[in-house]
Amino acid sequence: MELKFTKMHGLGNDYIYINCFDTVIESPETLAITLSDRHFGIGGDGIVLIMPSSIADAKMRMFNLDGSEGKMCGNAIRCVAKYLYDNTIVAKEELTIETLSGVKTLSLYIENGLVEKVKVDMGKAELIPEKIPVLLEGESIIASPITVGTENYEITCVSMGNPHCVVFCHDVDNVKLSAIGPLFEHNALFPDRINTEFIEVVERNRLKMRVWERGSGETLACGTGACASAVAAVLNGHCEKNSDIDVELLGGVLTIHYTDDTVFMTGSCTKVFEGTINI
Ligand SMILES: N[C@H](CCC[C@H](N)C(=O)O)C(=O)O
Repeated sequence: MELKFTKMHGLGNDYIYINCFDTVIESPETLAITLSDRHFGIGGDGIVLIMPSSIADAKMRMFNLDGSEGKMCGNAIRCVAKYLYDNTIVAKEELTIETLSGVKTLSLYIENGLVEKVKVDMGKAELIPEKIPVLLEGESIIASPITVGTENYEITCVSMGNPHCVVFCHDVDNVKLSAIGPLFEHNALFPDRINTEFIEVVERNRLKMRVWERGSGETLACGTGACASAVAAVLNGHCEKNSDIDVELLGGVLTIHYTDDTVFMTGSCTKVFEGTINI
């Protein structure tokens, strides 16, 4: 079977996008593993299915490179909006996309008829206190102590529809992520596994972040992770609520705006190439 695909990325967090308005993918889990392989496949952090929806302009399902399904993906949803608008499937500058974490609303920034940047209403952030005793002191959360491997860390766990463990550190460039990332991902505290973000506070309202993603390993960017990190930074007193927080990732910068009602994420979305592959 010849399969058409579009390769896109959000700040280097790259996925293989498949238009499923007229195509049914029988086993997306297996396909994600096959197509994501950077030597024997197309190469990517996973795949994204763009599907019709009865409650939104379209539906997104995303699968990590290990075949596990993510309930939300911030970088991918911006690219899905780009795909829908640029291919005149949805001719609107504000559209909705159904995900496993609810329907999200997106505002498109268009240049020369193509979507260059998208602002996403990511919905409310939720603390994951049932896993980690969250210590409250006045208005701020004191990150909770945890030992992983042989090291002690202070973590704040936040859900953006998918789970994140935010770890504050002083020198994020030198975190041995390939060694410590899997110890967090597969930690007994997180039976569904977890996405782990290591955050360095550069200045008030500017963070530097690296991420070990559940199901994909280290990626160049993580949209939901950047949101979770900004929320954790506000709760721990490092950043201001109701103002722009720039999160510097390996692949570029995402701007997060955390309010009492929701979290907004703004960032670019890029099409690399289209192709067909026999599966
Ligand atoms: N690995 C994540 C899904 C992808 C999230 C990330 N790529 C983003 O941009 O939000 C999970 O299993 O929850």
